[in-house]
Amino acid sequence: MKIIEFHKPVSKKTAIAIGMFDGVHLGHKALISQLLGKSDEKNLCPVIYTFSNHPIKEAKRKLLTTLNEKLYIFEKLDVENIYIANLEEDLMTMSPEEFVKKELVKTLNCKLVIVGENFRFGHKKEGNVNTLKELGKIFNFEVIIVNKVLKDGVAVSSSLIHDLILGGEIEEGNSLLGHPYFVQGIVERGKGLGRHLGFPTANLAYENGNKLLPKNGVYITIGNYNGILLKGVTNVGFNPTFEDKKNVKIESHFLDVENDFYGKFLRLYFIKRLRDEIKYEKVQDLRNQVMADIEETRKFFESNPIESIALI
Ligand SMILES: Cc1cc2nc3c(=O)[nH]c(=O)nc-3n(C[C@H](O)[C@H](O)[C@H](O)COP(=O)(O)O)c2cc1C
Ligand SMILES: Nc1ncnc2c1ncn2[C@@H]1O[C@H](COP(=O)(O)OP(=O)(O)OP(=O)(O)O)[C@@H](O)[C@H]1O
Repeated sequence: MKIIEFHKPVSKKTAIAIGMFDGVHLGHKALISQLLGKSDEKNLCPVIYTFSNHPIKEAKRKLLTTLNEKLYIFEKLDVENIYIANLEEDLMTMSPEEFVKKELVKTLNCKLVIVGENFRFGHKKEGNVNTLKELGKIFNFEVIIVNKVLKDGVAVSSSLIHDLILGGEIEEGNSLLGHPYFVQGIVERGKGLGRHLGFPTANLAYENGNKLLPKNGVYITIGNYNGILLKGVTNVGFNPTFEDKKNVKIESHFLDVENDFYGKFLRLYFIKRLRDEIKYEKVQDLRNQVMADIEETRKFFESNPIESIALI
């Protein structure tokens, strides 16, 4: 996969899909699949046009994917070229026509643009799919509009998935994403209490303060460490039995592994929510509950073998 630098002109004729692509959900995937299919058919170079940051939405809500996570998903979907525009520059004040002329035509040599029916662009989102079609006639590129992907009659959207994951409805969120929600980062050292209690844990230092974490609680998870899949049970929360921390911690116990993951990169997929996080009076009660969580997780993976669960 190649990252095309912002402003760097492309000489090949391109097909472009544009958007924030937060989460890279089923709607985005439909768009990407059209992008790849049509580029092949028309002998164009497929490019995803996305943004490095999201000043407006960032203020409103947390993001489903960091830029690195998005790039990982694009790579998995076999997208060859990603153009990352910086929204802080004059991009935000460009009119729809300026954006098309400067970015799509002059810089990216575009012959085909693929967007969803709700696509808006340019200063104050003045442009829509009709504006884009009109500009296509002037600047000689084709426009394909992809119908909204619906699930149970509702349009799949990043904000809907955000609310589901924030509410702990991980399975519903995952079904709209088309892959399990994940968090990635480096495993850091905890206090070692878990090991002492009989369940060693890997503490994940996740990538970005603006990343949405699933609602506090205990989840069945799958760890991907260097391509090796690990059966996990994970607590997202403050560990109230021991401390009332301000920062949310992500702590996983992986079944049937002895490895030390400190300092290693780990991607953690959230599969199923088991329960809320509980403040226990006695440490022994916490220990018993975690042992029960581990048993429940073991049973889950007996009926749902890890290899049968589609990840990304
Ligand atoms: C599966 C699992 C469930 C947990 N559930 C709770 C809980 O309900 N309440 C709580 O205070 N801590 C919970 N924890 C967090 C433990 O308190 C924490 O892992 C332990 O204190 C070890 O912390 P350390 O890695 O910093 O040593 C849970 C941890 C795991 C792995
Ligand atoms: N459910 C969907 N079905 C088809 N295309 C979609 C869907 N949701 C978004 N798209 C399209 O995907 C591209 C990227 O969307 P982007 O993430 O920028 O904005 P969006 O429409 O606000 O999506 P969301 O509401 O999910 O955040 C756009 O062209 C958009 O129209």
